[in-house]
Order: sequence, then structure tokens, then C-alpha cells
Amino acid sequence: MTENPTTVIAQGTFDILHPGHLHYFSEAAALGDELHVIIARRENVTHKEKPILPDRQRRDMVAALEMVDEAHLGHTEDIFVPIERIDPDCIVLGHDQHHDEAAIADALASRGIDCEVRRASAREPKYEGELLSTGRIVDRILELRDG
Ligand SMILES: Cc1cc2nc3c(=O)[nH]c(=O)nc-3n(C[C@H](O)[C@H](O)[C@H](O)COP(=O)(O)O)c2cc1C
Ligand SMILES: Nc1ncnc2c1ncn2[C@@H]1O[C@H](COP(=O)(O)OP(=O)(O)OP(=O)(O)O)[C@@H](O)[C@H]1O
Repeated sequence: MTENPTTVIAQGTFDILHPGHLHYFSEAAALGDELHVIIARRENVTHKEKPILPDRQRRDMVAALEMVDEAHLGHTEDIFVPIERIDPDCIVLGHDQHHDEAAIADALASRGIDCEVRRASAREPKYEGELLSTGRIVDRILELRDG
């Protein structure tokens, strides 16, 4: 174990895991020694359909991945509470996340957290039909099973 490991944070909903998530985690993990993942609380997922799986189940599946050192349930009210506790060196935003890098960097600075903010790349399908979105997996399930 490194003496002063650099810690990286990834975050998101991670409802039904797919290779796009693995791409995001491996890119984030490569930026430091330890990868911590914050799992969005169901009540805070307001910009799209609510997750199907419970918070703890989503956390436990992410925690079981080899490239993830720790998975944490997000805070219900203040997204900076887990960050203050983890004290990361880098926060990696997903390629399509609506969060603004500069706004997050400002909020971190105002709380005295010295941490860089980076943006991950997208994984493109490796073969025809590869489903790289939870929403699209759910649509496909409905298409194939709904009568
Ligand atoms: C730095 C950072 C920390 C976050 N921490 C939390 C948190 O503690 N609790 C939570 O419910 N959501 C948190 N979120 C929000 C979600 O992880 C996620 O960004 C948002 O719901 C969008 O999810 P999606 O990318 O899966 O669509 C955080 C987001 C960022 C950028
Ligand atoms: N194809 C992909 N390539 C790279 N990163 C991805 C990909 N799909 C999701 N991610 C990243 O994984 C994190 C969590 O994403 P999320 O749980 O919203 O998955 P999603 O498949 O995009 O969901 P939905 O289809 O419901 O919008 C986000 O940071 C997102 O940018």
C-alpha cells in the first residue's frame, strides 16, 4: 500500500451496471491509487427516471468491482459531505453529467478542499447492439418482455 495514496472520486446512479460504467471506473481509477465511488440517493435522482434498484443494492454491486476500493451511499442533502470525509485529490465527472466543472471547483475551494475536477470520456459501442446506457437497457427489457 502506498504511504500517501492519491484518492479519486467517481459518482452517479449506477442502476443497472453496463460496460459504460466500467469504462468510467477504469478511467477514474487510472488517475490515482484509490477509487471511491459515491452512489446517488434515489431521492436526488430527479433529472431522469428514478432508479429501479434500491440505494444499498446499487452500492453493493459497485463495491464488488475489482477496480473500486470503496463505494459510499451519497448524502441525502449535501453532496459535499461525503467529499469532505473522503478528502479526494481528484473528482472525475462522467462524460455526460450535467454538473459544471468550474462550479464544483469553486464550491470545493470555498470549503477548503484542495481537489482537481476532471471529465471522463465516453465509451463507444465495441460491437453492434452493445447497450451502454441503463435507460436503453430498461427500454430494451420493456420492448422484449412487454407482450
Ligand atoms: C462531486 C459530486 C458528488 C456527489 N455526491 C452526491 C451525494 O452525496 N448524494 C447524492 O445523492 N448525489 C450526489 N451526487 C449526484 C449524483 O452522483 C449524480 O451526479 C447525479 O444524480 C447524476 O447522476 P447520473 O450521472 O447517474 O445521471 C454527486 C455529484 C457530484 C458531481
Ligand atoms: N457509455 C458510457 N461511457 C462512459 N461513461 C458512462 C457511460 N454510460 C454512463 N457513464 C457514466 O457512468 C456514470 C453513471 O451513469 P448513470 O448511472 O447515469 O448511467 P447511464 O447509463 O448514463 O444512465 P441513464 O441511461 O439512465 O441516463 C456517469 O458518470 C456517466 O457519465
